[in-house]
Amino acid sequence: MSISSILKQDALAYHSEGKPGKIEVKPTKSTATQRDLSLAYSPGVAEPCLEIAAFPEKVYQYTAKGNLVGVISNGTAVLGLGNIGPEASKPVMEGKGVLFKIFADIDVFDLELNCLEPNDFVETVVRLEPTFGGINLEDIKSPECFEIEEKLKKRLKIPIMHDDQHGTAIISSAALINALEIVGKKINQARFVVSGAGAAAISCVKLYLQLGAKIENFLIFDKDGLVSKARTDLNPYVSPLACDAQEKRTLAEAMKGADVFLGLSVGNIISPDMVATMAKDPIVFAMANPTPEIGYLEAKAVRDDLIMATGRSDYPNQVNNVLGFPFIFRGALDVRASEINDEMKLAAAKALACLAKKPVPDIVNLAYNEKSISFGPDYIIPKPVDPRLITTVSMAVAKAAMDSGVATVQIKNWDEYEHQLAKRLGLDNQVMKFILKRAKSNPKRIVFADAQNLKVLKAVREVLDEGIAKPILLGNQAAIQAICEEHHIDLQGTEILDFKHPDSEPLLKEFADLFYEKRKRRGYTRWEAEKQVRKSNYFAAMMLETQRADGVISGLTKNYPEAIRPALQIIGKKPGVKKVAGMYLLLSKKGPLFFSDTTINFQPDVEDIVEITRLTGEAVERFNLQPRIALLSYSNFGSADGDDAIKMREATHILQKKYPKWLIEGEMQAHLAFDKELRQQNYPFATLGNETANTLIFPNLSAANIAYNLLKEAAEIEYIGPILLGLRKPVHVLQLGASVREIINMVAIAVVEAQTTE
Ligand SMILES: NC(=O)C1=CN([C@@H]2O[C@H](COP(=O)(O)OP(=O)(O)OC[C@H]3O[C@@H](n4cnc5c(N)ncnc54)[C@H](OP(=O)(O)O)[C@@H]3O)[C@@H](O)[C@H]2O)C=CC1
Ligand SMILES: CC(=O)C(=O)O
Ligand SMILES: [Mg+2]
Repeated sequence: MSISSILKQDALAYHSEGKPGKIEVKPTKSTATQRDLSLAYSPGVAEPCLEIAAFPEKVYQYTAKGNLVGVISNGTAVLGLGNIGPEASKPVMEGKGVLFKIFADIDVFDLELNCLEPNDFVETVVRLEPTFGGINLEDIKSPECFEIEEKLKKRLKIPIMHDDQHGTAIISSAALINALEIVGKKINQARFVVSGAGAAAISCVKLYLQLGAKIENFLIFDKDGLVSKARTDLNPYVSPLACDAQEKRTLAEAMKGADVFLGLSVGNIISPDMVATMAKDPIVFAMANPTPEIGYLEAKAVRDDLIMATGRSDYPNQVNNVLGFPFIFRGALDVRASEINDEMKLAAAKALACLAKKPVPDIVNLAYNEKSISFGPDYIIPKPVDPRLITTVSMAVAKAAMDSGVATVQIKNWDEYEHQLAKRLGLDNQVMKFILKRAKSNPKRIVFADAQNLKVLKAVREVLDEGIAKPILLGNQAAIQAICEEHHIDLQGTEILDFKHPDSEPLLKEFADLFYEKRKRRGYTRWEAEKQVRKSNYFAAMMLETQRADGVISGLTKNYPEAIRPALQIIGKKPGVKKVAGMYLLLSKKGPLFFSDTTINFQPDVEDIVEITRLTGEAVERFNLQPRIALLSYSNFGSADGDDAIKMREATHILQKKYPKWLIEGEMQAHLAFDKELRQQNYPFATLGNETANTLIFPNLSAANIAYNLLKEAAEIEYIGPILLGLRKPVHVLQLGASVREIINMVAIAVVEAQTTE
């Protein structure tokens, strides 16, 4: 089966499974009681109707209008697929709706109009104005798209943008600014070749001209060849950009010596030979979707000095309007802008270009499975999953709207606005999203030691649905089935292993022999060994040890030391590990925070702290994050001399020498781990420098345990753990009271660990 046929099947299955399509409408208010329904609909609904009738602006207060964007197309230029019609464009428009929602929390109605005539299109959209807070025109072919947008801009009082024109121009401008900076070329001297003279291409060229590019340095091609003044077939939007050249020049000839190639046409029309003839340090943006004008690998193969971008997510430098439209509309909606003007577009482009030069947050490295993405030829533009996009771009756009006088609502408190924007995305949840994604990429066999439990079974169902792991359930088959029947849980596709059933005797005997071998010089008789492996936690650990499973999730328990004993006795520590430890991952608004040791070592000494820190740092690296470690105490860098302060200070000195690749600092009070300004003012020597810590090491179990429990209860921070560190293979013990979601998260962690310990 070829890769493309697998992708085709996957894509079709993705769209058709469950509810067909990718998006649904959900109520935002309670509808649980009769009273709720009377408020949501008749008679209560009459009150907001009357308020809005009296004061039309109140439509923003009492309805979803202010957060609702219409994504409207007629299907005439759908991606690079051409004029495939309104129905066929619907998957793309639903897709835009999904991106609006996940990246900027904007709700979308996608509307696919059976309408080719520009005036009819305009009249239809004008009539829809009362419904929407903004209009995103999409995949409408040129030149009709220009006329449609121009007319609508004049007629509507809500922000409207043709995404293929302006979204693309904004994103590619940001990428161009940075790419030119990297190769040290000036935009006013750069020679451009453009393939495509449609919506996207024309708008990009116009914005590049505003940025300083010279029209005489452009050679633009459409289906009929070079766009030159000699041609009589050009539409009025293209003809001002036509070049003077009289002779017929081919695309291949034009590419010779060009500094920049911009592709916004169709796939596979540029050959590697053409790229080979470009000037030194060439820039190629092959942005046709889904197939670029030239593939990333083909182009890179012929030039070492090439900066290459495509519209796709599977290679570096994705120059795609997804980086713009969610955040541009977010900013425009939040200040109720009457339009999206040039000032707002330029502000977005500049904000994007600047953002690419800033250190990349952990979460982005994690998403792309990279250690440290940084500004350079392979990273000229932020990644779409960058959580800073919503704050950076939306705030820049909102500010530009206010400064240019098109905002009808003013933002007064920018800190509060920034906080609101971050909250919209629930940024705290992103790390888990990526761990789940990684688990799904290579699901492993996870044995559940205590499967006769409703929460565990519910979690198993979700694990199966999401493809996170291949669960093996230990427990009594009849008892498990009874729970499932009572609660309508379908466990089809799961292996249930009734280890107390007579059929399991041979396995039990094998496990007893192995356990006896491992522990016979630690006081166990053969009889005792057999007794132990008949307990579910021991049996599960034996499955892991004998490669019948890749990870263990032990039962919900309050007796943690007892629950981890089988793991210690059977799996044992990794070579070179002196102590095992427990770590919690807290999904805070500041990003992921790792706390250690929260579960095992009561009163660690200096050596133990060094070992706990090493294990924790290595675990953080397994999440693909760079550990930034703070050793915590009540004292700052020698300001007090109590036992714990001295211990953490000594451990810091040892760790800094032993692990120079990590940022390690201590001893310090917890707030200094985060307040980098205060730290830099008072302790400029501290190795954390301009960074906040993401890994906190506590002086003893009480401190660590109290800290994470306080945060999770008082600050309602979601957490994952305890994650057991130092064992040869993944075994995790669920805390009593763990929710279904927490169980699923632990399963994902175990799967990712199993992937990395293969
Ligand atoms: N990465 C991104 O963010 C974005 C990418 N795009 C991509 O850009 C492309 C164009 O989209 P859009 O501008 O909206 O569509 P349009 O239909 O408005 O424009 C398409 C243009 O491509 C030209 N073209 C078609 N075939 C060729 C060819 N063989 N050689 C040279 N030019 C050709 C057309 O020429 P003619 O005028 O003669 O018909 C037309 O000028 C699509 O592939 C789309 O996916 C678009 C928006 C964003
Ligand atoms: C990305 C996009 O909008 C397009 O390819 O049409
Ligand atoms: Mg498009």
